Formats: sequence, structure tokens, C-alpha cells
Amino acid sequence: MECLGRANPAAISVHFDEWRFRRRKVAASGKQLLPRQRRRSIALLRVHAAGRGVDSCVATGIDEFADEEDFIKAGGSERVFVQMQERKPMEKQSKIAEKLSPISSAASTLDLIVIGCGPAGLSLAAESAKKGLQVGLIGPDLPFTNNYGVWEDEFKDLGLESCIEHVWRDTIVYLDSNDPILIGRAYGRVSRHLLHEELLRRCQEYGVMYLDSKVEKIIEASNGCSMVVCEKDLMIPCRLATVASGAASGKLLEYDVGGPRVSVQTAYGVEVEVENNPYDPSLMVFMDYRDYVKNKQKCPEAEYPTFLYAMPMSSTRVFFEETCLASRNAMPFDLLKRKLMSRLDTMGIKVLKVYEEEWSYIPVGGSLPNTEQKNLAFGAAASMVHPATGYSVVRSLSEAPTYASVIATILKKEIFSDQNSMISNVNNPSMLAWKTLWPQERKRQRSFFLFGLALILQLDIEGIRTFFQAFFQLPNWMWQGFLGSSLSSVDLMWFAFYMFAVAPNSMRMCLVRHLLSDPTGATMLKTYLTL
Ligand SMILES: CC(C)=CCC/C(C)=C/C=C/C(C)=C/C=C/C(C)=C/C=C/C=C(C)/C=C/C=C(C)/C=C/C=C(\C)CCC=C(C)C
Repeated sequence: MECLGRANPAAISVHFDEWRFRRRKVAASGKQLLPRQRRRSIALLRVHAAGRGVDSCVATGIDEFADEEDFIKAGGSERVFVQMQERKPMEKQSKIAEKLSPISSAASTLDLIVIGCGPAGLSLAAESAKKGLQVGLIGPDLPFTNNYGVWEDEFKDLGLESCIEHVWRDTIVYLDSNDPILIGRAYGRVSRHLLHEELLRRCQEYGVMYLDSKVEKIIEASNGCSMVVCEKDLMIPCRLATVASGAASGKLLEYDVGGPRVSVQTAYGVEVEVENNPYDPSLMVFMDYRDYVKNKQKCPEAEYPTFLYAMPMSSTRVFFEETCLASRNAMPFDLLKRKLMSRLDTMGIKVLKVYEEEWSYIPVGGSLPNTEQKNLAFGAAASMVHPATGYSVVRSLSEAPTYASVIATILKKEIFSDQNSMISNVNNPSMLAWKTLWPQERKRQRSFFLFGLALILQLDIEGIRTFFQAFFQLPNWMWQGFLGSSLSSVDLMWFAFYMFAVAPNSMRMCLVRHLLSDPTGATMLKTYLTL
């Protein structure tokens, strides 16, 4: 990475103008950027962002993109990328290096290297070290930036209730009428600071080591071990490497080819002090799909069905997030923001003070990782994001102990003859771990979720309302299990029939049409029939 250092404001705008100029020139010529130009281009953006007091790469899913071209390939648009680069506020850096001992390049081969310091990476590193493995964690030391929302019971089951900073006794959904649906389940807002502290404490307790660096590639050494190549050509040897650096870990992993296209969940949020808050502070607003957009005709906002997700922290302080559940192309952040402001205005909510803003970009759907590769993955890198909801943190945290056990079994058993070399007659011991993460049953469930995602993508705002009206009429265990990925593939069939039974005729026709005509329907049926 070319380093341009910190710049003064005048220099920054020159850098940014230069970046824009170069991009336009390249676009006009119809040519690709040369690698050197790409490096320069991203460096310019970073200097621009840093000089504006903006963290250049912290929004969900974006931190591991090598540059804007990778981002665009993964479904983003250049405009969104620039907005994220420009606007994400800089937060206080966490200090992983102060808590964990350093990995030294001269150290002997580590058992496991986990790449990525988000919730998935930290939890897997801690759980693996707890199993007695020598674990190294590598990744930039960035703070958790998103406001994670969780069902309180699910987080309690993980023993992490102390990380919830606010609990609402119930959750509410508004669709088209003033007849809201009370869900009957408590919801919590996770303190990203406490969650980070807790996961870091676990890493420290079990002796995880740390290196603050970006991983360039992972190569296989001649003795069967792996070499993790970091910035400045620093090489760290390990017996197994697991990539947990988010959805944009493409360059470190192989994914199945010809899988479904990646869609995107986008959201723009603000935590604000307001006058005239109409929401009851004891209820979390999971989805408000009521129509509050002014000038509906021909405004681009109306093209994307979005909903409001609101966490009233008190009667005057509220976190509002305008969310596009899924779209084929990312909904631009300025549109989301405009829609949110127009909604608040129409509702008579007056914003007095803005505490913080959030931009969230979550790729959903897409292919599974190739489960025959030696390097492992976890969290969003392993496609563990729920395709139809965008949630992933609880699944990663809850599966970390089992996954770590399997990795420990692979490394401790006779599969490896000694500390450093793998017995050659065992083809690929990583398959055991991949099978734990993605057994055929999980693949069936995911094919159903992808079918559901494709359905959501086709619905307009009216269709979405009718659809969720039916969804929340299902028995609690069904819709809760669907959201928490805990329904078996057979349960999901019951879920589909139940949806069909409770839906109005127009939606029934839509469901059957989708099953018969959408390619995800055929893929789902094929996956269900594969033993
Ligand atoms: C920061 C972060 C991390 C984030 C931010 C953003 C946000 C705020 C977000 C939020 C989100 C949310 C709230 C979400 C939610 C979601 C949901 C609720 C979802 C749901 C879904 C559902 C579905 C998909 C369903 C589906 C169904 C189906 C597919 C069905 C089918 C059926 C059929 C086919 C029928 C058949 C029958 C015969 C043939 C008879």
C-alpha cells in the first residue's frame, strides 16, 4: 500500500479531486486501472478520509475490500463506496495489542491463525485457545462500529447478557395499518464496547496472540503447513488458517462458482435527541413499514421498499435506522437518508441533536465457500449471514465453540504426525471442519433461505406488507426459528405450507408462482433431494 501520510485540508481536497479526475478519465477510456493506479487511487481515498476525521474502512463488510473495484465486484457501487469512505465517523480505536501478547515472526509454527478481529474472529480465536491450541489472531485493530440488535433470550443463552446495554420488554411491527403486531419477545441492544471487551478478555484469558496487520495471502508450505503472508512480506507459519474477516474475504478464499448472485442489505441510522417521539420507549420497533414518504410519485425513494427500525432509548433519545432488507443493487445511502428524514418529518418528529450516524452494508445470499479448500473460514466470510435477514452475530458466537472443537480434533488427532507436518495419506483434514459448518442439512436450510430472499427481492411495498402479515401470523416457534436459523429442513417445509395456509389468495399465487418459476425454487428442490 502506497502511503501518502496525513495531509492538511487543502491537500486532502486536492487528493480527492485527483482521485475523482483519475476515475473519470479511466471510465471514459473504457480501460481497467493498472495495479499501480489502483493502489494510488485507494491511497488517495484513504488520505482524503483520514484528513476529514473519517475512518477510511470501517463500515460493515467494507474494511477488507482491497479497493473500490473489489467492492464494486462484490455488489457495491462506486458512489456508495465513496460515501462510506467519506462519512463513517472515526471512533476511538480499540487496543487489542495492549491486551494480547504479540505474534513474533520468529516464533515456532502456530496451531491456528484466525484472520479478522470482528465478533466472529475474536470468538473463534478465544474458543480455539480454550481447547489448548496455540492461536494467533491477525487483522487491523478496528473498533466494532455497528449497533447490533439481538433477541434477549438468544444472547442470554450465550452467556453474554452482560453485554446488552438496553432491553425492551417487547418488540413491535407496524405494517400497513395502525393495528401493530406485538411480537411477545424481548429485544436488546448490544453494547459494541462491552462485547468487544468481553471477547478480548476471553482471548487474553486463553493466551491468544495478536498481530496488527493486513493479510495479503495464504500460501501452502512444502511440509503441509500454511504461511500467512502479511503486509511488508511478514510471514507467519501455522498448521491451519481460518479467514474470519467479513464478507469481502474473497481474495483469501475460494467460493463455489455459478452460485446465486450476491444481494445487499443497506441501512442508514442516526441516534438522535428528538421532540414528539411517537414510539413507546418500552417497545423496540422491529419493522415499521407504514408509508411516510411525501411526494410518492416518481421519487426514487419509492422504488425501494424500506422500513424503519427504531430503538427508543428514552422518550426523547432514539436510534432510527432506515433499512432496505434486500435489493439486487445497493440502495444509495443518500436515498436512505433522505427517506429517513422525510419519514421523521411527516411523523412530526423534530430532530434536536445528532449523536451518531451509522452506515450499514451487508452482502446477503451469494455462493458458499468451496468446502474442499484447505484454508477455513468463519462468520460472514463463510457465508454464515442469514440470507433473508442479514443477521449473523448470534450464529457466529453460538457456533464458535463447536467449530473450535472440530479444529482442535483435526489438529490434535493422528491427522498430523507431529507438530509441523501432515500425514500425506490424509487428503484434506480441513474437510471435517467444513462439513461441521456446512453439512448437507445446513445447505438445505440455506437453499430455502435463498429461495425466500429471491421472493423478497421481487415484492413491492404492498407485497412485502402482505407477506410479513402472513409471516408474523405463524406460530412463534416457527417464525422465531426461521429468523434464528434453528428450523430443520423438514420444519422449513412445514413453515412453507403454514405460510401458504395463512396467506391471502394473492400471496398464495405468488408463492406457488415463485416456487415453479424462480431458479432458486429448482435449486432448493434439488438440494432437498441430495442426501
Ligand atoms: C448494524 C447491523 C448489523 C444491521 C443494521 C440493519 C438492520 C437494522 C437490519 C434489520 C433487519 C431486520 C429487522 C430483518 C428482519 C427480517 C425478517 C423478519 C425476515 C423474514 C423473512 C421471511 C421469509 C423470507 C419467508 C419466506 C417464506 C417462504 C419462502 C414461503 C414459501 C411457501 C411456499 C412456496 C408455499 C408452497 C405451498 C404449496 C405448494 C402448497
